[in-house]
Amino acid sequence: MVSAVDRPTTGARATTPVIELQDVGIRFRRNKRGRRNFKDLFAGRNRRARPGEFWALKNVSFRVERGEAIGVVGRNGQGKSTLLKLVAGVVLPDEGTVRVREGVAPLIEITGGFVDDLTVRDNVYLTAGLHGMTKRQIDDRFTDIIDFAEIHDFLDTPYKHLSSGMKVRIAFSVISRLEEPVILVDEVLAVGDKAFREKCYRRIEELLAGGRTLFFVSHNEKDLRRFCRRGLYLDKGALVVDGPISEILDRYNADYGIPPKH
Ligand SMILES: Nc1ncnc2c1ncn2[C@@H]1O[C@H](COP(=O)(O)OP(=O)(O)OP(=O)(O)O)[C@@H](O)[C@H]1O
Repeated sequence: MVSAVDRPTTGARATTPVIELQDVGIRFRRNKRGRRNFKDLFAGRNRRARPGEFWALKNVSFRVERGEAIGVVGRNGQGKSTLLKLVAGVVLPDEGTVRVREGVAPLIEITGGFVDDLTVRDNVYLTAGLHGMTKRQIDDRFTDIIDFAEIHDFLDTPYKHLSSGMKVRIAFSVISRLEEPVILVDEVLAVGDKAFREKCYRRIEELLAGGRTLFFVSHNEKDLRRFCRRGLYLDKGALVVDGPISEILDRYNADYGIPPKH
């Protein structure tokens, strides 16, 4: 999935996009556990829909250049997290193509991909190791990671025994210390307390200043405007508008904003 970014010498597009989705569709089943059975894997893309199936995303196409910060906007259940999971490679599309040309650091679920029964310490080594860091590199950053998360007393506690806020602290701390050029942040930060959230937001600003690419899902307008210049507005599984974040928020508010009091 990871390869060098080509640099064309001429033309309107200065770079090959870091992320490129073309006509992407993904369907889920409402009434069953799991998405597909083994037979479905060989049934091809044109198999008929089963009862209860619906398209969580359909005909979604966009390109993202390196260093862009993109806010993903939409009501609950409109496919925002699913979009991030597609970019992270955690789920595969049923239609279309997802190309991600650089490594991805995802903070898309409260667990951050951490293993419940492992201690905080072991989870830090496991997650950072899976993202290509050597033991030596992790040793060097370990104190920083724990200092940022402020969970010194819980290094040998199984991850499952941390509070929700503490889980997010350590997950963000690790994810934001990875070298991956693309960062995905779902709404999980909302669980952190105010002071910690602000610390995370400053860290995100530093990462953006360093040229990282960001996908940021939030229901908070102020936060979206703070980080993102571009927005994607998802509604009923479709990408309704792709444009400057202020236009996206205006359109979203016009469609679903709180009506004025009479
Ligand atoms: N693994 C799955 N199996 C079945 N349905 C799923 C699965 N994952 C997501 N869905 C459904 O897909 C739709 C989109 O979900 P998604 O989590 O992407 O929405 P969202 O926009 O992130 O919502 P929210 O703002 O509430 O977090 C929802 O109807 C959800 O119930």
